[in-house]
Amino acid sequence: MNINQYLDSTYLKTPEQAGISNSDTLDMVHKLTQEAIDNGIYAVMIRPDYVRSVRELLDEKKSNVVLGTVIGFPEGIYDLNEKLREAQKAISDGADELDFVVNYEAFKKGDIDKVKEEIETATSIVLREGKVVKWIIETAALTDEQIIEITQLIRDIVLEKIGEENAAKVFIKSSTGFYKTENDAPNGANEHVIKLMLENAGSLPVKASGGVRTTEEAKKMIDLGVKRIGTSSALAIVQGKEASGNY
Ligand SMILES: O=C[C@H](O)COP(=O)(O)O
Repeated sequence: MNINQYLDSTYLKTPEQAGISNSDTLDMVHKLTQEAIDNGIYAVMIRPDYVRSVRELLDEKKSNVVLGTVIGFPEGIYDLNEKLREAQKAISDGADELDFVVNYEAFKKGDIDKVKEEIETATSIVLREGKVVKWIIETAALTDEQIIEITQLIRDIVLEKIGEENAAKVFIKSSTGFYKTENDAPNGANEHVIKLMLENAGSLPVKASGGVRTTEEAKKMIDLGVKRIGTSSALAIVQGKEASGNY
C-alpha cells in the first residue's frame, strides 16, 4: 500500500485564522506543495485564492501533483450561483479537483430540492470541464440517519442523472476539519461515520478527512475502503511521525 498516493495534503486556514499575513500564507502553501512534490503525495488542497500561484509552481517544477481547492468552504451555505462562480474561477486558475461543501444546513431543514439542484448542476459542470468533484457532507453536523440519507442522495443523483460511468470522479467526503462541535468533540473522520458512508455510497469513492493525524489512522481508513484521505498532517503520515496537524 502506497499511502502517499491516497493523500490530499491540505492547508485551508485563512490568514486571519492562522494569524499570519497573506504573503506568509502563500509561503505556507508553497511549502506544502514542495513537500508534496518531494514526497510523492497525490494532491495538495488549498483555498481558491492560492490556486493560480500553486498551478504556476507545479508547472514550473513539471510536477504531476494534483491541485485541489475548496468551494463554499467551510459552511456550504453560499447559494448555487456563488458556488459556481467560485468553481469556474478555480478551474480557470488551474484547479484539477474541486471539493464543494454541500449546503448541509438546507439539507437539515428539509430543503432537499435545493440540495439536489446544487449537487446535480455543480457536478455536471465540473465533470464537463474534465475535473474531479467531491461533496463534503460535514458528518459532525449530522445524525447517523442524516449521514446515510445525504450519502444516498449524492449517490442516486450521480448514478441516475450524471451517469455511472462518471461515478469514480465524484467523491463523497466526510468533513471540512473546521466544524466546531460542543466541548471540542471530535469533528472529523472516524471509523463509524466512514463505514456509514462506504455502506451507502454505492460505486462512488469516499474521501476521509478531518482529524486523520497518524500513519496508523490513515492505514485504517484505507483498509476500510476509502479512496482518498484529506489531512493537514500528510507529511507526518508519510514520515511515520505522530502529528497534531502540521498545518
Ligand atoms: O479537507 C481536509 C481537512 O481540512 C483536513 O482536516 P484536518 O486539518 O483535521 O486534517
